[in-house]
Amino acid sequence: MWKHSFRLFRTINSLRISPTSSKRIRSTLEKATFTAIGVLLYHSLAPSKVELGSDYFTKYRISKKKTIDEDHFFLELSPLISQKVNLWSTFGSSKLWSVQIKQPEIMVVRNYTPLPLKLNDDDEIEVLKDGENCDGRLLFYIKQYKNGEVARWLHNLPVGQVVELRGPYVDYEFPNAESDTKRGREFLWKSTESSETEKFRYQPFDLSMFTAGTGIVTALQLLLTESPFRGEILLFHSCREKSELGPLLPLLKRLQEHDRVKLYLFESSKGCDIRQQIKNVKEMIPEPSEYVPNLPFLKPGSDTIIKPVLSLVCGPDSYISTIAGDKYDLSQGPIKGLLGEKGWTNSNVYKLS
Ligand SMILES: Cc1cc2nc3c(=O)[nH]c(=O)nc-3n(C[C@H](O)[C@H](O)[C@H](O)COP(=O)(O)OP(=O)(O)OC[C@H]3O[C@@H](n4cnc5c(N)ncnc54)[C@H](O)[C@@H]3O)c2cc1C
Repeated sequence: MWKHSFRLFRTINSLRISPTSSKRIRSTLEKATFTAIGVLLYHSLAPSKVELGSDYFTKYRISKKKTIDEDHFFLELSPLISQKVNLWSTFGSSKLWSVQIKQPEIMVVRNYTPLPLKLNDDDEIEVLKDGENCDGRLLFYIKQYKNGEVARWLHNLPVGQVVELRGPYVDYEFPNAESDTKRGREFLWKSTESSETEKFRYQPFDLSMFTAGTGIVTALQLLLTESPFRGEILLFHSCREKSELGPLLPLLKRLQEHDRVKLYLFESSKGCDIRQQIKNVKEMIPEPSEYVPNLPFLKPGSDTIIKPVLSLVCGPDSYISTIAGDKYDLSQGPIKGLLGEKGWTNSNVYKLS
């Protein structure tokens, strides 16, 4: 760009015209040059083009990959230009969000849900602390499918390869979440035995979440992020075997020890499949509780039973159908399945993809 403007100045200086018209032309050309430089600077440096946005793609480099098993891996993407906006501080747990990664050869995008984690120098997982943004580096837990297009392509790309991202996209927004006290999560990096007594302004509400496979990222984003979800999460997670969670499993256990989550794990390889124990699982699922907005905070520890007011379901289509009935592309479809039988409805169930 600078080379370009310098050449333009040289052209102005080399023009041979009468002194008055030369002065006018020179001034006009100089103005045009400065305007051009301004426009170029705006487009190359304006935050909207550097910072991740949902209307255009931003370049990231694959900075790390960590294999969990032959299907699952962590992918770390670092922006070519460091990001000023800390999305973990911006969203906290008030919104579930994802980004889209572009596969340029077939021109398709797929959504992936970043986790507030980083891989340290020993390739171990660490939770990002409050305010920590790692210049916008993002970590994903991904499953590649044998015949799938994008995750398999991502898995095969070498470290250093540039890929394009856009987003963030809000996949679910929680009511009234911002106006309350921030919840701590130091136990995730400090070895404290028990949680401090927590106090909030309003009574937090509980959630039930039903996830399968990589759908677990939705629960983990809420549980691990800065200012994590304030209620307790009853989490029913289905997977082939728990080892596919890699280092995410010890994190889930730690969250359970600190009463952030109550985890029911269904490992199909061990014969533990929700579809084969519908009656038992139905008994484990509570009926929906009523949400009372802005109810003052009750005495700490006065109620230890999880009373979910909302159910989120995330997994493959057939899983969603078993838990909550079919989802039709953009429409939620009626609530059937296990949740339907327990009295849950479209007013308190949301099917994520
Ligand atoms: C909001 C959101 C967040 C997400 N977050 C994550 C995340 O964090 N991690 C993650 O791993 N995934 C995530 N996903 C899923 C992700 O977007 C992709 O859908 C997933 O990676 C599969 O894409 P793919 O292109 O690799 O496979 P696809 O090509 O879409 O194939 C997916 C499945 O369909 C099968 N299939 C493909 N073609 C055919 C065919 N012709 N006939 C029959 N079956 C076929 C494949 O074998 C595979 O089982 C998220 C999705 C959404 C909507």
